[in-house]
Amino acid sequence: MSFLNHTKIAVIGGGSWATALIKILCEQHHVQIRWWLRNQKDIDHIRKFNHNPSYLSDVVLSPKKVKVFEKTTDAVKGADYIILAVPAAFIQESLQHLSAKHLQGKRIVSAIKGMVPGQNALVTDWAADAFGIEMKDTCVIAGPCHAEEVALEKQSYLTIASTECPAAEDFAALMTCRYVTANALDDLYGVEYAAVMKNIVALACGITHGLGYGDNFQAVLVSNAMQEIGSLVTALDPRERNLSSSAYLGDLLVTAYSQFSRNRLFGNMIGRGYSVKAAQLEMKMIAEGYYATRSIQELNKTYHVNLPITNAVYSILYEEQAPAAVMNELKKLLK
Ligand SMILES: NC(=O)c1ccc[n+]([C@@H]2O[C@H](COP(=O)([O-])OP(=O)(O)OC[C@H]3O[C@@H](n4cnc5c(N)ncnc54)[C@H](OP(=O)(O)O)[C@@H]3O)[C@@H](O)[C@H]2O)c1
Ligand SMILES: O=P(O)(O)OC[C@H](O)CO
Repeated sequence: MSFLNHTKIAVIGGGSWATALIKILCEQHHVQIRWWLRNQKDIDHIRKFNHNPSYLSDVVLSPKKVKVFEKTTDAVKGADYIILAVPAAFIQESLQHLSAKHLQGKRIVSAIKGMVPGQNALVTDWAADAFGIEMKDTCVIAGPCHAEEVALEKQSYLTIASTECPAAEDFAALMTCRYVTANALDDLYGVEYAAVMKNIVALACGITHGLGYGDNFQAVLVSNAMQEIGSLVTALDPRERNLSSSAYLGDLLVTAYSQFSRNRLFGNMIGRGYSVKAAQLEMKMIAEGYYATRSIQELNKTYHVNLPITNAVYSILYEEQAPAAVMNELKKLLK
């Protein structure tokens, strides 16, 4: 079989979302996947048994379509698209061996819902800056979608957001299959910031749940959170957008309520009395919201948006304030 006319997609990251995205891409006939992950044991296992032993291990990946690489420089060779799917905190380390020349002429797709710590930058902005990528060649994968449900082939919707729709539409077609519908949208920044914020809200939901608050309170928290997300996104990138659509509200809801949410689980442990360190050790996966809380807090020093939920989570995670006392104060600010 000739692979000349296949779309070649490099995937950077070995966690649950990278694995789920590869499963979706494997549904396409004309796609070749070039997968980089850092863990040599996982690489050897995937080569031998065609599944990722550490994340979504039930998902079988077609060896005809998926090739695994030890080096990012090899994985990106000849790729049309490069999907970034490591937690934001590790993106700089993961791409350290790549330079602008390796990524020239390729489209960059961020599947990351987080900000680059220290720089407090969106991943797309950071990548554009670090590798000289034009914004028209960048898009993000967003929407309410948990990797675990992709593995189970549960009906899911994704939003592919870009500053220009043609790029997003091309990629949305690649991400659409029997159980996934992907739609294009031209709101790169709004979607990316909202996805960062919903993780912080999920931490708050988890914390309050862990403290014993019920569904009644959670509904108030989530509706106030939507206003908080709207205020911040509008301050950072003012334009018209429908915040009740699935890329914004939908993503918030799935994170706030799903049994699969990493951020909610992390928050829940904090609410039940775990320290941040203990919760990180207990949870094998990464809660992006932990890092995002600090980035948004620092970014907001410039914008001064009223962010009571983010402030509350920040004081619990970074200032060692007692969750019960902080949520007691937050309670007074919600309507
Ligand atoms: N999971 C979802 O349902 C989902 C959905 C939409 C978006 N996302 C986004 O996708 C991104 C990736 O999340 P994920 O859910 O795939 O993560 P995950 O399942 O928690 O996996 C964590 C990944 O990070 C790697 N990692 C951990 N510590 C590291 C370090 N110090 N340096 C470098 N890599 C390290 C792990 O590698 P090892 O296994 O080798 O430790 C693993 O590949 C996040 O931005 C997340 O918000 C996730
Ligand atoms: O719900 P979380 O915290 O696992 O985040 C995963 C995705 O962002 C859901 O769309």
